[in-house]
Amino acid sequence: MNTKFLDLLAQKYDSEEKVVTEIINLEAILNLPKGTEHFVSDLHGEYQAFQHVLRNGSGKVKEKIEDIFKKILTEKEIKEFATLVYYPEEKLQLIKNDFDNEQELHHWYTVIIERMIKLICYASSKYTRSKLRKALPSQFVYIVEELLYKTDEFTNFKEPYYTKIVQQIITLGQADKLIIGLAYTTQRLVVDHLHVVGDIYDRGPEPDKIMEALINYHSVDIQWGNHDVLWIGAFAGSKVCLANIIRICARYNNLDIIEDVYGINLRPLLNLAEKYYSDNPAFRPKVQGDEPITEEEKLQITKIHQAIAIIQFKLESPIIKRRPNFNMSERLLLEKVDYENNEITIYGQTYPLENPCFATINPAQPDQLLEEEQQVIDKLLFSVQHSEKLARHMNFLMKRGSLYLKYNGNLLIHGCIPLDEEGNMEKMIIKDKTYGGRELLDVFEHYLRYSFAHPEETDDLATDMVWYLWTGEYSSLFGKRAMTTFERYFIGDKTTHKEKKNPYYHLREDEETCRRLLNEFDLDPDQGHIINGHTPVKEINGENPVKANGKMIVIDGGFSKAYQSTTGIAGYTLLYNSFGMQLVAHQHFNSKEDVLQNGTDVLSVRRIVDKELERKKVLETNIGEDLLQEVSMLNSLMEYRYMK
Ligand SMILES: O=P(O)(O)OC[C@H]1O[C@](O)(COP(=O)(O)O)[C@@H](O)[C@@H]1O
Ligand SMILES: [Mn+2]
Repeated sequence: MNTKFLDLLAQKYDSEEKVVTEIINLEAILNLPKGTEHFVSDLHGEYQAFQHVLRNGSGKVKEKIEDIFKKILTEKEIKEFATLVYYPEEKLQLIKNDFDNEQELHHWYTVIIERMIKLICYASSKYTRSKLRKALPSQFVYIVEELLYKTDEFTNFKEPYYTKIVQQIITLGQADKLIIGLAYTTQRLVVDHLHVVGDIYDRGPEPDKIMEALINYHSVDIQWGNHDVLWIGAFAGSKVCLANIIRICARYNNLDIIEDVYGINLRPLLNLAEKYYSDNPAFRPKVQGDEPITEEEKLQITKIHQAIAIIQFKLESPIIKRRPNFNMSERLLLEKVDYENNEITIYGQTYPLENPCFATINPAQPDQLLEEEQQVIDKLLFSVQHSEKLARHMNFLMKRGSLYLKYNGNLLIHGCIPLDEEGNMEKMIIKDKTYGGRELLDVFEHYLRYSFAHPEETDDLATDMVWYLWTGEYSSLFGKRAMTTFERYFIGDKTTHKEKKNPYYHLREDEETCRRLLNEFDLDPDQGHIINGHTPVKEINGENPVKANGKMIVIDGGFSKAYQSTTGIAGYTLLYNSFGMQLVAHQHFNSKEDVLQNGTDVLSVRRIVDKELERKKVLETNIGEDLLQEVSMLNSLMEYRYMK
């Protein structure tokens, strides 16, 4: 090994003892059971429901509480305790309201602190002390360690000492802070690492809060979804992606995200909308039952929705024309409209157009933007690229995200690996080179990163490619022949609305196909699984999220309220700990208030996907590989410096 490198390393480990200690420490960690991975997907802005799943660790928190306290607590007490761990601030307030004298409250504090310490002791049993220390509330590390490491057999005489510590905490008014801190420690210990398998953005109201939660989370990676890439594209300079995000926000009555959350000025767009558009049933916002909205607001959004949709359709044409390899000429829809007769001819069929709104379209040159439209989209882009908050969120998506991820032997990917009917990798020509399978995904990611690094370029191949990832036939995130947005707005015949899925979505039921795909990514098909999001699993129709003899797991979270009636549940999450994999099905999440008041935890049904024959150790994980390398370097240092 390079001696310069070893000299550098020796600066950090500058004594024999330090090297030895670290080697022993790492070797010990390698032999601990692997940490718990938690997989979620398709969050679609549903921050409250996501928070709940995160806080209860898809049922893991309650499971641990039951393991320890099942025999001594009633079901109601267990529920109360679990709720306290999920939402400590709010639950504490509610509980405290029920006490009318100080003494009783103090007694309750004593009992609860003891229970929490036991829970943490149990939840941290597979981690090193140093890892636990990092998870403890910083201001109480010393005190909690004292409480944790009391070993009952030998320290009976110490009992008064511990009781005294707890009493002091209570009398000094620190009990609430400690309980809150311990609750968060528990949440953190129960899940070691989080994977978000795509689609944080769109449809739901609070994607920004999800982003903040992820930024503050102790360990997370993200596999981009098509909706995430749409937002990245807008920030990276793609005007058509930008038009799409605003259109979707208008459609789902979420323009607040654009205006209030990210500070993007919609006034120029509104002015344009007011000038050219009026009410139109096809463009009214989808409003959830309890959302407050006036008729006037609805009308305004309906107009904005039309204005931005038409800008979007106009912006699509030049891209389709300058990128013949996208193979999208059939989507030059504005050119296929007969504006006099209000008809469109697509795929050889003519359909009447309903709810048309083509006031800004010149039939001779339908994709030409009016000067005003051009100005609107330019201003919007300027505003988007200068939003500090959006910049922070998009940078995080880039830093922690990728198109796919190989992790602990599994392949995580939001959508698909485009295949033909025979199961061969579909090929796409980009700049005269043909790509398929893993290479195609790598080249997609290369362009996306290039586009993000060059936000000033708006019409180059990289920027167009980001839009292709949103809507292209061979995009691993979309995976359908075409997106029929135009048809859904303007054509009554529902057969035109259907989006034909890539053969991947039925071939993935087949074990051999999944094994080949794992091979394509250099993963061991005997050990690995493919984990997908993106397509809601319709449990209602008996669809099974575990496919291909367990090689394929589809966990579309179904967090999106808009989709729950078609899935029949509120989606799946996956847990992977040292004992194996478990799929958790979630019931509809009502509200945090409901959990706080009634302890109605979302019912979670477990299904064992895979059971390890032997408990899996850190040694066999991605982190284990890194640690092994570190051990090997430290061994070299040991020989070079101290064993000559
Ligand atoms: O439900 P909406 O808003 O019409 O959106 C439908 C569009 O969303 C998509 O389903 C993509 O979103 P998902 O990634 O959430 O499936 C498109 O295939 C489809 O055109
Ligand atoms: Mn998706």
